[in-house]
Amino acid sequence: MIITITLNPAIDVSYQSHHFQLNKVQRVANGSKTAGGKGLNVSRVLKQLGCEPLCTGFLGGHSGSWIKSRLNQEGLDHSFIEINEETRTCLAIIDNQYGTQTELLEEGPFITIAEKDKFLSEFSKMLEKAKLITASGSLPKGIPLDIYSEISEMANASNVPFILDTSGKALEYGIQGRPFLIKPNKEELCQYVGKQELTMDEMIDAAKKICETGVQYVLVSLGKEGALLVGHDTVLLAEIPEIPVINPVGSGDSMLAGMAYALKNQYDFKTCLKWACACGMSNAMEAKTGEIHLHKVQELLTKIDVTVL
Ligand SMILES: Nc1ncnc2c1ncn2[C@@H]1O[C@H](COP(=O)(O)OP(=O)(O)O)[C@@H](O)[C@H]1O
Ligand SMILES: O=P(O)(O)OC[C@H]1O[C@](O)(COP(=O)(O)O)[C@@H](O)[C@@H]1O
Repeated sequence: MIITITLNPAIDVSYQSHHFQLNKVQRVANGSKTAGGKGLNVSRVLKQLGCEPLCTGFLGGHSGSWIKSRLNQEGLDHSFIEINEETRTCLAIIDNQYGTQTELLEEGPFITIAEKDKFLSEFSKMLEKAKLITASGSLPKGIPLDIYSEISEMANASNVPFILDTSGKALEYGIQGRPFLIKPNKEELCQYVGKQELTMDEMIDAAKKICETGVQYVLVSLGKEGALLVGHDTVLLAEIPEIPVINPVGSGDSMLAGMAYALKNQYDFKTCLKWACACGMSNAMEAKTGEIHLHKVQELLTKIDVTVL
């Protein structure tokens, strides 16, 4: 079973706006509302790929109940720790005319030490059934910065591959627990190395340095430019065709789901990278966050070129 961890879930609200302008009143069609936060997008896409993930993390208040009822409707298995405070809402405004994507991500609720300890204790029980674990997203308040490192060490001790998609300090600390794979996008990798920009060679160097610390693979997602997969003795570049983009929010999560699915099926790394890109692309072609279509993924797989660098 794949376990997906979302420590900071969110109700994701996404609006399509034309000529989005600051400081103006704008009327829009009703937004699409999904059970989100990166890990829940990963879970939804895994389900669309035919997997039965178990979703865990923290949920609270009315938003938490709404998310649970959505997960039930979608047939997603879940086991969340109930918290005192309210689960957050995140907002995305997509303007396909201007080609902009504006996101307002709430920081999320406060998690008490008792709630955190309960999560770790439940997680250690779930670990016994896990074949692969993904953890995605920011940390809610009160959670120690090294929690992903602790989770990774627990997974490593049980020989279960751990995949991490986070940013900033949570990534910096998380890497110390030696996850099997991390998925920064280019901006997150730049932030990690403290640079404004990175060339392709510099990205490969940065990823290799991360691998020297004990991480086995670094998957760098590059939006419409495709992706890089770097390991100790592997550098693969995926080049992708142009596609009609509707809503790219959640493409990173869909990519992670594609990678987890392909790894679980023990595909070779070139094929894994293709599945990861195809799922990210398929999501970008839909209005809903964290939605793919298998027939489109299969068609996209034939159009992605992977080269060994
Ligand atoms: N505009 C786009 N055109 C084509 N593919 C895209 C686009 N945006 C995302 N993707 C696909 O989704 C993957 C992840 O997207 P990316 O934007 O890099 O991640 P994140 O959402 O984490 O920033 C990319 O590697 C690519 O395969
Ligand atoms: O946990 P974070 O880092 O605050 O991010 C949460 C947001 O990220 C998203 O999952 C989108 O992420 P990606 O576009 O990187 O896949 C939103 O759905 C969500 O609201």
